[in-house]
Amino acid sequence: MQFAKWHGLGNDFVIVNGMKEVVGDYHKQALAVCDRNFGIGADGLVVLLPSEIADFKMRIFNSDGSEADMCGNATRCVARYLYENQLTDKTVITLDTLAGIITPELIFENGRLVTVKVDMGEPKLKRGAIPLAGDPQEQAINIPFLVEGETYHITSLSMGNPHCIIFVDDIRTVNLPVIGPKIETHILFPKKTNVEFLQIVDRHTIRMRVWERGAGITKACGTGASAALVASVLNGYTDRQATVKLDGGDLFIEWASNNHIYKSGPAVEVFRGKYLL
Ligand SMILES: N[C@@H](CCC[C@H](N)C(=O)O)C(=O)O
Repeated sequence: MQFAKWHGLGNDFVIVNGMKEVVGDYHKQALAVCDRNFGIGADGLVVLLPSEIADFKMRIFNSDGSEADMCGNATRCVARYLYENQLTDKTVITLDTLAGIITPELIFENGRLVTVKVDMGEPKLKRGAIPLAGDPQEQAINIPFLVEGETYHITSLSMGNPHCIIFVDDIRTVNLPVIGPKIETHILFPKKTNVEFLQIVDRHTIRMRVWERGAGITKACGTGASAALVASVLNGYTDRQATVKLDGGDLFIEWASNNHIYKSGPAVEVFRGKYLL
């Protein structure tokens, strides 16, 4: 199987052109290729396929083999991968994902690619859409949430995938490997959740650490950074444009007046090769 390894701020993916390669059982392959000792090593496996409703279909599998609805960082990598491998000559590309059509745009300055911007669509705030247990029509903004005897205040929303956000004074003090999986698998999130801890620096700057559903601690999460801005605006902490500072680098996020979230950041190829199935 031919593959390429890419990352967006250190959130890394094995990308396979499923229009050329027969990948087999995607779930099993994700587990195998993402293994950092016995495989290529990545946070996720991305398979590109033909689509009847968009330019391409993007399927994304977490390193534990589960399928995710959407992935912001992979979207940027895929856009550049498609363009640089001449699979498209478009600079605005539509991707058919389980979360709907997502539109990345390659931005050039003086002929050089400087960033990939993604229209991430609209955030979904109702509990039923996240999904989070409780009244499906209600929102979950700064609500008490009990985890093994300790109460946290969470804001939860969907960016096509579920996110649970907690504001803290200092993200360095959070014991993410312990608390992350407890919230990820909490019974009130029937499809599990991604977990983000945020520290507000000022009205345009947020620090964030993430525990991803199905992948654990990662260096960055694009849907998570988007959810972080939405949660920060809803709680009155930031304006509608902010830089989200992650372990792997910075993402610029905007909640525009059309209610869509726009996310800008880099996409980098690491290497390519052949993987023996
Ligand atoms: N890293 C991603 C999100 C990947 C999917 C996530 N783990 C899930 O299961 O929802 C991003 O950049 O958005």
